[in-house]
Amino acid sequence: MKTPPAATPLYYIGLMSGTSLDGIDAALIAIEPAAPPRLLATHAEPMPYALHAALLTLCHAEQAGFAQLAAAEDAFCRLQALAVQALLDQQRLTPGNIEAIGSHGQTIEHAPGGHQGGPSYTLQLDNPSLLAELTGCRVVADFRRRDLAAGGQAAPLAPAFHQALFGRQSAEQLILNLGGFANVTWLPRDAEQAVLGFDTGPANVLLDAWFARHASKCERFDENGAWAASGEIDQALLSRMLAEPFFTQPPPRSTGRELFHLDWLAQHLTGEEAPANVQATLAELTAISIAQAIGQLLPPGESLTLITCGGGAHNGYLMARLAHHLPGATLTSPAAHGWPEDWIEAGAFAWLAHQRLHHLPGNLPSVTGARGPRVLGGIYAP
Ligand SMILES: Nc1ncnc2c1ncn2[C@@H]1O[C@H](COP(=O)(O)OP(=O)(O)OP(=O)(O)O)[C@@H](O)[C@H]1O
Ligand SMILES: CC(=O)N[C@H]1[C@@H]2OC[C@@H](O2)[C@@H](O)[C@@H]1O[C@H](C)C(=O)O
Repeated sequence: MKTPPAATPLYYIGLMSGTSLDGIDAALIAIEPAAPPRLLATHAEPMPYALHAALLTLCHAEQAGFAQLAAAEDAFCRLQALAVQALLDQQRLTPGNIEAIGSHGQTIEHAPGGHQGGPSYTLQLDNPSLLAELTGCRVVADFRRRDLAAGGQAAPLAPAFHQALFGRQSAEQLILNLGGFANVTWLPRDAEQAVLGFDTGPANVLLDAWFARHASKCERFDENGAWAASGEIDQALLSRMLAEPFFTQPPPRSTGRELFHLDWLAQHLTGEEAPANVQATLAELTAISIAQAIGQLLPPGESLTLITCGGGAHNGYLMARLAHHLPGATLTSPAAHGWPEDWIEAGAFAWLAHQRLHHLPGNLPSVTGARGPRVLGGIYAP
């Protein structure tokens, strides 16, 4: 006899720790048939400074020691377990109420084109076995590598979730994630047209790094872009940075800290620039590279709704520069759909766990360039 479909909503927890290394976002979502995923509760577990520093070192280490990697992975996993427990306690739930945790892990390196002629790889620190032990929940993890194995970029993965969440509307919709890196998703109104999406380049990663080096050793970021707003845009520096080939590379494309880091920035500096002017120019680089990417997707002047998510949506200066370069766009928040901007990515990995358990594809070949739709991730029983 066939098992009847569950009458009650299915609960999943998504765990995302992005390229900004600011903490672990945990989102509890509900999935019901024929309805978009609902966000029920959230918890942000801040990254302790020592772990932030250890992960940052690993992101840039040519040869990370295995013991150092294992220690960071262990600390990271224990922080994930704390985030899950906080969410369960907050909602008075038990592990038995949760279908699965979707764990993204911490990206340490992303090289979909390989390194110096070597094989493609994308590396997320993650220990789903330990997470299953610590939480008592089923865990789904390793979402990116199946797409990579099928010839894809393994990123961005969020566009499939954006489609599930926002659906196809009577107007074109663009979703912009402003995390450490920025990625866009285009949801055409014509349901026959494929969803497109790709990484546009750095969003906050260089802003955070330059701010930490020159403006503050205590604050993690330039609140509301106030420091950037105090500077002047250096057009010569901007042109040199925009000449980076990544910005004109056709999709599918994705990027990470391997390309955009402080040494990359240093290559473009003369040494004469005032630090605040560099910050203003980095914000401009983010805004212009996004506007150019959107220009690749839509003809100029086309009116569009841009749903902005990720931490950069709280940077008033960055948002103002974006609005300046996208005069036809109406910038909106996903909060109108019941999803505040900071929780889309964690929600995406909860949804991807559901896709995995139900043997449904998690990638969009039109986005990642994979040879076909693939069921993503592996399952770790509680
Ligand atoms: N109030 C604010 N003012 C300015 N910037 C902010 C503010 N709040 C968050 N940010 C920026 O957003 C960043 C965090 O964004 P988010 O959490 O979306 O990144 P992430 O999850 O690491 O990203 P990714 O999508 O690359 O994986 C911070 O490091 C900071 O640069
Ligand atoms: C390899 C990796 O971790 N990439 C991240 C990063 O952060 C933003 C952008 O670069 C995006 O491509 C991706 O994350 C989101 C969740 C994604 O896959 O859609």
